[in-house]
Amino acid sequence: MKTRVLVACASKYGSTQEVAESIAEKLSENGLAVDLEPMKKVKSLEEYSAVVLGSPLYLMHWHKDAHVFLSRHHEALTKLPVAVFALGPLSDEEEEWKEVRAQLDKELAKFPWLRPVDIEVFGGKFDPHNLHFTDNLLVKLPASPLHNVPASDVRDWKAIRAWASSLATQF
Ligand SMILES: Cc1cc2nc3c(=O)[nH]c(=O)nc-3n(C[C@H](O)[C@H](O)[C@H](O)COP(=O)(O)O)c2cc1C
Repeated sequence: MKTRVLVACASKYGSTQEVAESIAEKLSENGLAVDLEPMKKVKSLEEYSAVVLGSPLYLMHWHKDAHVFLSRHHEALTKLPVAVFALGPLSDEEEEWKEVRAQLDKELAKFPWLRPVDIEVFGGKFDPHNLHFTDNLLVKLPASPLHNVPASDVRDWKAIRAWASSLATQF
């Protein structure tokens, strides 16, 4: 039977959604049948043989949809190969990347039954001029780590596509 992969993502401003689209496209190019869905729309994992989960980090936590998804599909996910990616770092600074990976590992530790076949962090996208009301208030606080941080988009499309190709060989 042909491998059917679900790429499920959570996204507030669309940057993780775009990464998920690129991963889905690459998996498809590698000969896999792929569905791309927002996590909150997924009702069942019955027809899938592998899952890719992508979520941004906000305030050191996964998007809430990722928590809901993992709790809702706990049983099915223990029987499938699952790859996980998170978006977060907004610069090329090594320290920031290490910190974001630690944030992701802490979130994953809340789901000890989940044994991802692969875990990856990708750079994120940030636009201080296009934030929802509460995020806008947050980043305006002088104590916020995002206070006065300029707009950036450090998504590395080459690395994203390479990761997707490596998953295709694992699924
Ligand atoms: C209010 C706010 C808080 C954020 N907090 C974190 C964080 O704690 N850790 C992190 O790695 N990235 C953080 N980010 C960066 C986002 O993860 C990044 O912008 C990501 O690309 C957003 O994904 P989305 O466009 O799919 O929502 C934050 C961004 C905003 C706007």
